[in-house]
Amino acid sequence: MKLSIIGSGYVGTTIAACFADLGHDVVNVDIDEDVVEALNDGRSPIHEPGLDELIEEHAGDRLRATTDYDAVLDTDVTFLALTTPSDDDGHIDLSIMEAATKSLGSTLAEKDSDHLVVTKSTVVPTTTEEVITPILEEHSGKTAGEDFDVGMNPEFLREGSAVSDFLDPDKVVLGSNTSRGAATMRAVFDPLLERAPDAALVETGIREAEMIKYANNAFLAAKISLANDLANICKEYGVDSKEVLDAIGLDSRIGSAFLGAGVGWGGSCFPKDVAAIVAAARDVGYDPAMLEATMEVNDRQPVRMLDILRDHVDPDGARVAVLGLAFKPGTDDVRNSRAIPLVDALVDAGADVVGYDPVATANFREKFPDIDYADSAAAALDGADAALVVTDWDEFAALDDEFDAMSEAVVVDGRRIVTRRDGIVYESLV
Ligand SMILES: NC(=O)c1ccc[n+]([C@@H]2O[C@H](COP(=O)([O-])OP(=O)(O)OC[C@H]3O[C@@H](n4cnc5c(N)ncnc54)[C@H](O)[C@@H]3O)[C@@H](O)[C@H]2O)c1
Ligand SMILES: O=c1ccn([C@@H]2O[C@H](COP(=O)(O)OP(=O)(O)O[C@H]3O[C@H](CO)[C@@H](O)[C@H](O)[C@H]3O)[C@@H](O)[C@H]2O)c(=O)[nH]1
Repeated sequence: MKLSIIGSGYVGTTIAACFADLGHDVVNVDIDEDVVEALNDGRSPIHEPGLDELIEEHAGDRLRATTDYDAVLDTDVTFLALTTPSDDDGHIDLSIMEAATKSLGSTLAEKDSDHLVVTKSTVVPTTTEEVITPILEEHSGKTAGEDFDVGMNPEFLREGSAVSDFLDPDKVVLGSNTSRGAATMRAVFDPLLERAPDAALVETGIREAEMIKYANNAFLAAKISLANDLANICKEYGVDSKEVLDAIGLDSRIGSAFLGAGVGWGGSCFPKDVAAIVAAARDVGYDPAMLEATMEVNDRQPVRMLDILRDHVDPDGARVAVLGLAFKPGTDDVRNSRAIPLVDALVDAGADVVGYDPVATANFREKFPDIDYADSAAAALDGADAALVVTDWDEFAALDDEFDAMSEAVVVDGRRIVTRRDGIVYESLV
């Protein structure tokens, strides 16, 4: 089939390359000329394992990119993969989505045949029906359900494993309100379901598909926050939280995934999506107590980590090494990294902060240009009074003699990965 994808960021680029690999003809439409040029040159505009190879293989053949919305006219289906950031009170900001939808609607005015528009972005329930569809109707002069169909297909890929998550998913969720739209979406995903026969297919309504995405992320974030709450209790009682969480994870009703206690969850999705569904719930008069607590526990973990540090070292004037700046290992993404509130608080307290990350230093430096950066964990530890371990990179688990070069060897481990050894004052957050 012929597919167009509006927005070629993290999601748009990954799904474009994967759809091309599945045999579809794909065109990406993006306003960023650098992104378009990279794709047409066979290069990935984002860092993601396996993506370069797919783009190199299909660019110029089944995959191309353009800034011109008219490319949509020669396709059967358009995916909207635009960013949906948080505004100040947690609601999603739809302005980028709306601008792109207007351009798409005006373009579709020129189209003679059926078309299917699929929301790929994460949007709160009713957005596709009550915001996107009316914009498409107004700007195309056409009627949804007659001249074109709309659908919703949430994306569950994770940064660092985006290609394999997309090509080998646990489930594919297709939301539709018309049988013609449902059939077209099914045809788009048939090659994927053939390649990944164990994937479950969930065919549902549009607003259910929208809510499944939030429920998925909210559940995972809540699971981590519950693990953190339990681990904090363990810490107060001198109970080993890892042994407790590993044990409960053996219960198949609980499962071991996302029970990793520590300094909490960050990234471009969990914080934004939990805040958005909480704000949306309040809008309709519901107080989502569990999800509010999920956010509160997450906000408290960095504060607890600094309290533990203060038990040993006064941060004012102390040299503090922050090990790990990315929001999780395997990525250079620092959006909502737990290192951000920690470094903010350390700087406020008068600490002399030195940060180290294997790949995320350049991105972190944009937010914190005035702290020091080291080019190895050993260099960051050299002469430091204390170290905070924030991201669970494997190389931090292997640190050993490097701690000997610290001035006061106080290590507060926010991910429970450093091995206790003689010669350091080791405190785990959980
Ligand atoms: N990043 C993830 O891991 C992930 C995973 C699942 C779902 N999501 C959701 O997918 C959506 C997209 O997220 P993302 O991380 O890919 O965003 P992104 O910011 O990486 O990419 C958005 C792209 O849209 C382009 N763009 C902006 N305005 C445009 C316009 N008018 N016309 C055409 N292109 C335009 C930008 O240039 C950019 O390349 C969000 O709703 C997000 O919550 C993200
Ligand atoms: O046991 C755990 C697992 C994760 N985390 C933290 O949780 C955050 C998110 O991690 P992860 O889910 O691996 O990364 P994302 O790439 O943000 O992926 C999430 O967000 C995406 C965007 O919505 C979804 O598509 C994915 O399904 C969902 O896992 C990171 O800060 C991790 O350090 C923990 O603290 N403990």
